[in-house]
Amino acid sequence: IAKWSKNVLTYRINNYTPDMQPAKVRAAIAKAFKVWSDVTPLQFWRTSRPADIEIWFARRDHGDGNPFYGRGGILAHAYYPAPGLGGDAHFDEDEQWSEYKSEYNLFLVAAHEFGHSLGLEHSNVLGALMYPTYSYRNPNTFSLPYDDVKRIQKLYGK
Ligand SMILES: CN1c2ccc([C@H]3CN(Cc4ccccc4)C(=O)CO3)cc2CS1(=O)=O
Ligand SMILES: [Ca+2]
Ligand SMILES: [Zn+2]
Ligand SMILES: [Zn+2]
Repeated sequence: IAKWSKNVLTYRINNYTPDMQPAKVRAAIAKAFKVWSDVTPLQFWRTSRPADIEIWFARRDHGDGNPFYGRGGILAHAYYPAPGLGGDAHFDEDEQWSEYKSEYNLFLVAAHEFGHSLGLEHSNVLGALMYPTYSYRNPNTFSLPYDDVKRIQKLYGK
């Protein structure tokens, strides 16, 4: 099981989707990391320097051998903990990113992807954040489901 061997992790937002105001993108990403830092000893710091978790918005072939295929389908992907590409999260720019209910909510997808960046695989528990399929839930009342809490704490403790 790949996991980070340090509790302080850095992330860098390398570019911004035109779908949302930059401040809203930063807020959605920070909120997505907080989902995980609230239940573990992990801390996430945003930096403008090379980071553990490099975040990109990209479409089609974007240089990692895992191209996106346009709107729908795969919305994003992230790499399990490792040096270099490990931990990185890429969001498909052919999707319409939103801070609300319209598809797709950036906070929700980012929170899911960062679960992978931290070493979590998909869950088979319906309703879990790490369940494979997107199912909108209100970001303002979002609380991490127990299955996800249990599994992330198994990796990193409380
Ligand atoms: C339970 N939730 C999921 C589940 C999966 C995803 C994934 C879905 N997805 C499409 C997909 C579907 C099926 C298999 C792989 C990928 C992505 O690309 C990235 O986000 C996002 C979200 C946010 S959520 O609604 O809180
Ligand atoms: Ca897509
Ligand atoms: Zn990629
Ligand atoms: Zn996933």
